[in-house]
Amino acid sequence: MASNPRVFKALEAMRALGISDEEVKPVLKRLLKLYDKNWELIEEDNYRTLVDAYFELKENSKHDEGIERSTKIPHLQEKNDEKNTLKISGQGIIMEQSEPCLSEGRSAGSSERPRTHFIDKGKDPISSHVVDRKSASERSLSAHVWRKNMPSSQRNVQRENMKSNHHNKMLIQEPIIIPPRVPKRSSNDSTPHHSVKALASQSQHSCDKDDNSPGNDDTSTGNNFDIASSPSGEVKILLNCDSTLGQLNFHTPNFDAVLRFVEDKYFRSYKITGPQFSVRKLLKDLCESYLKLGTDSPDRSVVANSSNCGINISDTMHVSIPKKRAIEIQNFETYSNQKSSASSGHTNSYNFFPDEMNHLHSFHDITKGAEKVEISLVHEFCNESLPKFNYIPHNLIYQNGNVNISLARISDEDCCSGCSGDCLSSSIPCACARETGGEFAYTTQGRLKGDFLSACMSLKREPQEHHFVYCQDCPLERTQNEYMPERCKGHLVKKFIKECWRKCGCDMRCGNRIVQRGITCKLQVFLTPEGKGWGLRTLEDLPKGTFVCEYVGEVLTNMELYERILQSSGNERHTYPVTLDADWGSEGILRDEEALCLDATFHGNVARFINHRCFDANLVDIPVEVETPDRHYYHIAFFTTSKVSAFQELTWDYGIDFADKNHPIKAFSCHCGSSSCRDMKRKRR
Ligand SMILES: C[S@@+](CC[C@H](N)C(=O)[O-])C[C@H]1O[C@@H](n2cnc3c(N)ncnc32)[C@H](O)[C@@H]1O
Repeated sequence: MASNPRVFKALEAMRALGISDEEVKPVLKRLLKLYDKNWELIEEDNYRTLVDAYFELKENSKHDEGIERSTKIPHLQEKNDEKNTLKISGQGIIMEQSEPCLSEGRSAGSSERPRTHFIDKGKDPISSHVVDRKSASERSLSAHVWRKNMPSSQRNVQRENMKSNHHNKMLIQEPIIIPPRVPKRSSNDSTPHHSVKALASQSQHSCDKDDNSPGNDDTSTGNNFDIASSPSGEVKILLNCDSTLGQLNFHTPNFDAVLRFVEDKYFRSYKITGPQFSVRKLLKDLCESYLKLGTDSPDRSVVANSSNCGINISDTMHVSIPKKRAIEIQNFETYSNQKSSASSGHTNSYNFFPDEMNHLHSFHDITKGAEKVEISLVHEFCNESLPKFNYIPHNLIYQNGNVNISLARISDEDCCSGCSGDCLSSSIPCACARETGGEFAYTTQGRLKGDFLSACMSLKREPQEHHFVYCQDCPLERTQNEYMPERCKGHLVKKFIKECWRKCGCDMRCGNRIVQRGITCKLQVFLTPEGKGWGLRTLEDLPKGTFVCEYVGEVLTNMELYERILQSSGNERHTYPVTLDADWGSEGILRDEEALCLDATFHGNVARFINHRCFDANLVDIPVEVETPDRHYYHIAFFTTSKVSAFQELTWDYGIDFADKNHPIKAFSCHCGSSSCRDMKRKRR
């Protein structure tokens, strides 16, 4: 086969992914047969179809034991009687494969790319779906990473839960289940679809199968959709995939993959979607509109006239959203919840079958389990390679940085040893609050107080000359020119928060310990459409003053950073150092080992993805003293400056002078989009 240069190239591409020629050849052979030697389809997108087919074959050979085999021709196979239920609930989106029930058959789907089904002389069928816009190599790589990151114990817990909950079919409140595959039943099996029944019995009103409804524009496949709500406030969208063509080799697709597939299709075919278009958002909007019209609309007839449309006992997708939590639909939240639920032993957990995750190549926890919450990464727009860095949840000293953390250094004024319980509940501010400026910076809800936040923001946004201090011998200038350093350009004196710590008498739940407890918000790393590289966004609404995360990296001396910069190629697209200079001016001459910075280039946390925004950023960086009163070293914590809505990008003002070539963060061409963007060069362009 390899005498053909196209074959050779295909094998070479697959070898680059670590897949041997022997494994690839049979897949390629079958693809060629199926596509009638149409190489373009196979070569497209860096052999995406081939890679998909390869992984599907692998998966199916694991999965499909017990599923009856077929020798029928592709696309005209026996009716499939597996039921597949997609649910969106307030806590995420999952796919449920229900127990076997009567099937009307299944559509072959209408993708632009042929959906590939192999039947090879009684061998298990495999199918190939085009599911997202990433290159094959990226998806393979990230799938690998995801599997590696998922502890085997967790996988086992999931499998166990799946088995034990196999017959549980109630929507929303029940544990969400992805049961193991079951052998098919015959098409005349009339076992009803339990979840459909449950919904039908609760249904207060639902809309008729209207030919004008979005789900009904393809009458040839009999697709339709219903919305129903219950008096308890659930809203459920049912997408009835009432197909005419069954597929024996149908396997439950991953819901995220389905969403991406649709997005991709719309994007490529119709170009009607903006880069932010998401089916998930569309479904969310639909539910919210339904709720709004149901509760606000003066036109009650809209509701009153609709009747229960009689739900198909067929392949049904359920998109169900509890009323109160409809706005919380979030990418990949399911997996995030699952970890905490599994570890806490809660039964109401979302269980992903790990093998169902094959298509979620961009889905994994970048923290490697280091944070209390999992943080996923998605790339939706192009083939940007995954960021290479080592996730650390706390700062680590690289080498020479003098961070003197010792109990002896913490004097009685620097801690509240006489306190107990929660310092915020005391009528007199404790010693730690006095260090913050006489008052606690936090409210009892764990947010930053309005006054404190305003003061920090105005200092950052409109600093006056008297807010700057000037070093006698500035470490920044010294590194540039040891013998004839230039005059210090000034360092902004910032307001510090002092948190209680180990020598304090209060307990860990004290309200004056926010930053040290770590990240609790639901966050996601994503590829920004504006060309800023990766960015960070919230997956939930964040009230003003919420602690998001701290900037974590290696603690370097200013000199070490300078040496790193000299040694680097200079071609790095992104840079990640932040100077810890909030207290530099208070000492005449700062020793090199005390002039510190944080560099998150090689080791860092999620904050390394937060992009810059001139002036109106939604995060503000605030220095926080925790372990040592010595303010050469402190934490940089990010708090929201206003209410931030779910899916909004999180940004902070790096404070860079775009004209200053010596700033540790190399001035980039700013794409912040702010009307007050300080990058004059870009503005002029
Ligand atoms: C701390 S990193 C932020 C994460 C980075 N976008 C990434 O992909 O890893 C800082 C780098 O992000 C890019 N960046 C941040 N904000 C930007 C903006 N407003 N416009 C353009 N590039 C930006 C610059 O390359 C900068 O050096």
